[in-house]
Amino acid sequence: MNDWPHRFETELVRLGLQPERAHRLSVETAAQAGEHAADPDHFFGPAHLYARHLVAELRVSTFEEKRAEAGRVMLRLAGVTKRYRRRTVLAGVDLTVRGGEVAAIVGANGCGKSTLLRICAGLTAPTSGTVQRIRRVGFVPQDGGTAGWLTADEHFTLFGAAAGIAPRKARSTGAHLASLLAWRPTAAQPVQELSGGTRQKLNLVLGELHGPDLLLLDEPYQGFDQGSYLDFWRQVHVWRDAGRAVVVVTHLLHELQHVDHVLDLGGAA
Ligand SMILES: Nc1ncnc2c1ncn2[C@@H]1O[C@H](COP(=O)(O)OP(=O)(O)OP(=O)(O)O)[C@@H](O)[C@H]1O
Repeated sequence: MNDWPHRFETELVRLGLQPERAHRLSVETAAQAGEHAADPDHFFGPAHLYARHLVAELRVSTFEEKRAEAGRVMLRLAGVTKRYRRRTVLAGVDLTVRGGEVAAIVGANGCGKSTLLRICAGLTAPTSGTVQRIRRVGFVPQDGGTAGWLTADEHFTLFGAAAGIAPRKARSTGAHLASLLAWRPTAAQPVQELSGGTRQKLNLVLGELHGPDLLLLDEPYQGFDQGSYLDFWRQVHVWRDAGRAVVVVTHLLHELQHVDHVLDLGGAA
């Protein structure tokens, strides 16, 4: 019989969780793997490592830490303008996003949403105006960003190394974050063999791997099926509740009721 739930629960208690809470989490986690007809060991990885990830996440989400983080300005744009030759793409954009807030950037095709997100990330310089951001930023581009001949694990190792994370830790963190999007990376499978939606999940995991305080996401759910799309928004709310700031470029206006700020860039530039 699979004793993963028991080992998971024991580790949660050893890490300081109340036995009732540990038991409830163990039942819920096993049920989540069951929904995907997967063995928890394969779906979440070793019980003790997954327990550590979960406890770390719960700690970040504790009320006191949330209160300390919420309210801190993570991103501030003032009078940001961008011109390409004589063409003005962005004119005097202001935006302030604090910890514990989600901002959506909306507008017609070509109005400058991706340009603005790149300016937020520091990848494109504004023509005028100021940009202030905290140091730990995660950026998820609209497409690309991955190397087709590398596996998901190799991406975790590579991106982890760039952020000073040891290979083993980078791989287990990557597997954990992937599981939150109901994805279990297959060892030895190059990324070029993944579906478009799954590659986008990899992009999201890579943007989040180093635990950034500010997440900048450019339509990150393209190619997601309905379940993955819901998992994505659930994850956005987990980040928000943990005191992080999220800026998401989106065309899907029905999600705007779930965000704190909407920056409408209007028609095409
Ligand atoms: N490096 C560049 N040089 C010149 N023009 C550019 C450059 N990057 C973007 N543009 C132009 O700036 C405008 C805004 O582009 P951007 O990609 O930011 O729009 P968008 O709102 O994200 O569009 P979409 O909704 O289609 O993704 C477009 O007209 C685009 O052609």
